[in-house]
Amino acid sequence: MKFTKMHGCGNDYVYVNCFKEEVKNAGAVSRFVSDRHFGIGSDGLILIKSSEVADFKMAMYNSDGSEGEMCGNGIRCVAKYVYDYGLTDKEQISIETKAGIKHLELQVNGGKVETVTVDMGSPITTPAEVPVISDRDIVLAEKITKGGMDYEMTCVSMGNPHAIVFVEDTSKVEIEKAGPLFENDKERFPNRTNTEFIQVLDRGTINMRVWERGAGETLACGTGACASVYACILNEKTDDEVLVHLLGGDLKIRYDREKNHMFMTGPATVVFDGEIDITGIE
Ligand SMILES: N[C@@H](CCC[C@H](N)C(=O)O)C(=O)O
Repeated sequence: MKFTKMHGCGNDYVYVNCFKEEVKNAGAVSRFVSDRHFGIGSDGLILIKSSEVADFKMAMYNSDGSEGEMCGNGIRCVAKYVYDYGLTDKEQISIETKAGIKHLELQVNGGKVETVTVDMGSPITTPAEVPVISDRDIVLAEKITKGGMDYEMTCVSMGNPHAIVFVEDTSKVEIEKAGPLFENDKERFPNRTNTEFIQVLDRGTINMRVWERGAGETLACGTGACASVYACILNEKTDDEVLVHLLGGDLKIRYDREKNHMFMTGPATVVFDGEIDITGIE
């Protein structure tokens, strides 16, 4: 199987061009290629496909083999792949995902995509749609205790579920301990959850660490950055344009009130191209 390893702010995936390759058991292939010792090493697998309703379609799988609805860092890399590898010469493209069709603007320099702006759509807070179990209309600054720590949690979906909690200092978060307790609390989060730990620096800047559903701690999460900025706005902690510092780099997130859409701008990077034998995995 030919592949390209790419990352967005250190959130790395193995990308496969399904115009040329067929991947039969994507969940198992994702587990195999993601292994950082016995595979290629990644946070998961992203398949680039043809679409009947948009320019392209992407399917994303976490490193545990589960399928996610949407991937913010991944969709920027898909945009870079289709442009840099000659599948399109358009600088405005649409990509079908399990969370709907997303519209992207490619910022090209010297014939290659450097950064991408994505219209990430409307943030969703209705508990049943996140999904999070609650009697209220919105889970906003709700008290929750995990591993003996008290948090205030806000829940937002960007097509995939996010629980956002505010902390004093992201460098002190015991994420390996806290992350799985949120992720696997099936009584609160029937589809599991991604969890963002947010330190507000000022009204335009935050630090974020993320524990991703199906992947553990990653260096960045685009949907998580959008969900977190919306949670900051709802909790009156930031303005509408926020620079999000992640372990692997920065993302610019903007909330457009008129459209009620989140916009994300960030880099997309090719690491290397390769070929791997997946005989027996499918
Ligand atoms: N890293 C991604 C999100 C990937 C999916 C997530 N783990 C899930 O299962 O929802 C991003 O950049 O948005």
